[in-house]
Amino acid sequence: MTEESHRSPTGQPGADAGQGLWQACVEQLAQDLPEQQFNTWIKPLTAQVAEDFSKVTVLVGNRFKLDWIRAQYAGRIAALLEGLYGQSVTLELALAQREAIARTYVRPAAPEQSSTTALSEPSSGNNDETPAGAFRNRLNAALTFETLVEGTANRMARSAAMHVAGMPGHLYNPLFIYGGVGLGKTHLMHAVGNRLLADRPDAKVLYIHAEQFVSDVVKAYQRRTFDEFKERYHSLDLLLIDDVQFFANKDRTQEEFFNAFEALLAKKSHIVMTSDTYPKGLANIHERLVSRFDSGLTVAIEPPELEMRVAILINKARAESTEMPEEVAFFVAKNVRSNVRELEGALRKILAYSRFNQKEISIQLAREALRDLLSIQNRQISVENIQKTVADYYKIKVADMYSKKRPASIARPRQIAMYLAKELTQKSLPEIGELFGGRDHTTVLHAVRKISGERQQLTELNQQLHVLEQTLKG
Ligand SMILES: Nc1ncnc2c1ncn2[C@@H]1O[C@H](COP(=O)(O)OP(=O)(O)OP(=O)(O)O)[C@@H](O)[C@H]1O
Repeated sequence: MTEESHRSPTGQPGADAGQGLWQACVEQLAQDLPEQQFNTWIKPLTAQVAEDFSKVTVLVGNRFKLDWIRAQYAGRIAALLEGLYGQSVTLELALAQREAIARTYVRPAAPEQSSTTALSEPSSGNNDETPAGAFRNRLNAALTFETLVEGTANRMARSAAMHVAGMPGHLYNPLFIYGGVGLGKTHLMHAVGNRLLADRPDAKVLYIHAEQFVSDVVKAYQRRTFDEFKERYHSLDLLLIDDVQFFANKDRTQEEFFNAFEALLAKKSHIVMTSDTYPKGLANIHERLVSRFDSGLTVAIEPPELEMRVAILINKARAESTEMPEEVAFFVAKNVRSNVRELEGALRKILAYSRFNQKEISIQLAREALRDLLSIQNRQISVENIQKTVADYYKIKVADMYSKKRPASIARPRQIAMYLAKELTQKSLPEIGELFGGRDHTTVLHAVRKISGERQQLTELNQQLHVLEQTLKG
């Protein structure tokens, strides 16, 4: 295919390690990107890795995809490869056709002009474009009670959820689970749905994120299909609805949800909800809905304690067919404290690093694999420092970080600073809100979600954030 497709003479580092590097990169992208994006754009890719790892040639199915990947993902892929390899890697994109024409260097130079070949649509095998009907219950079969580690932090929530799964429509209806990001709320919900379906395969179960519900309401409104909408939601046996704080300020949605809620409870169907705060802490949601939310059982999930973090790491490594020595799990658990999603990220880095370097997992290896993360903690980046750096970068006044001014030229850098404060410090959402002129934690959460979502789409923003992060980490 290309002239760089070397064979390793004596296996140093060799084709397998080269593919290991690419695999590690793909695995990281699988975690970082929304599933649909990953399946559509990244999964079909293959790569050739030069023997000395200096160059990775990613092969793409057609011209359209090549342009898209170059624009949307190439910078990120290159950065990941460099992060994993620890040295500069040149990334090339090439068509996966015999001629391998139109190679495009994306690093270090700016993207070249694409060739003049006519654009073609991506091949039709994009699963993500399958009609919504194909994902009827939207449950992830991997998220079960069996894969959820129990600890003090989630014991109450877990046992209430198991109770609901075993006897829906009885006690604890609705079940309202709240807690910070990445603590296993979504996992628990899916576990309820999966357990119920295992016992009663004919049960009508739906998992839905609150934002999707909002968009279903909007669609029903535009297309005047409220009958179908009602038929769909009011006929469920179990409704699992995630992150209901997203209903804030959406009056029409709240009304429809209220109707669905009443209909479901009347026919003894069960409702499980999650949120980032307890019902009375929800902002801009109608009182009658808030009191309904609180009318069953409300339970919190807390950040996992040390022993639980150790158990989670060991279990997750085992699920990847790897034994993580307890002392290493302890080292990681001591250093990664905030939530389970971050623990998973740390574990992934360690596994990738160990595979790629073909070394046993040890504390030393974990320290190397997590060097960025550990240095962040050691340097103790402060919110004030972030505000100052971001204000300088976007040429606004530091005082605008606390002000109530709303023009986009100010509001956006402020959101970026909030996002970085969440990412780079151990501060909670309310604490960050307080440091940004006494803003509500939901404002901070909104900013964090917005910027992290946009970061995956907008190359320019991603680069700016990268620069800011590097500056702050020193
Ligand atoms: N107790 C646990 N045992 C095993 N895995 C867990 C546990 N808690 C969380 N996880 C895993 O951590 C990741 C994050 O959990 P989840 O998505 O459920 O968090 P969340 O509380 O819904 O967060 P968010 O509010 O950000 O959506 C998932 O991959 C989940 O499987």
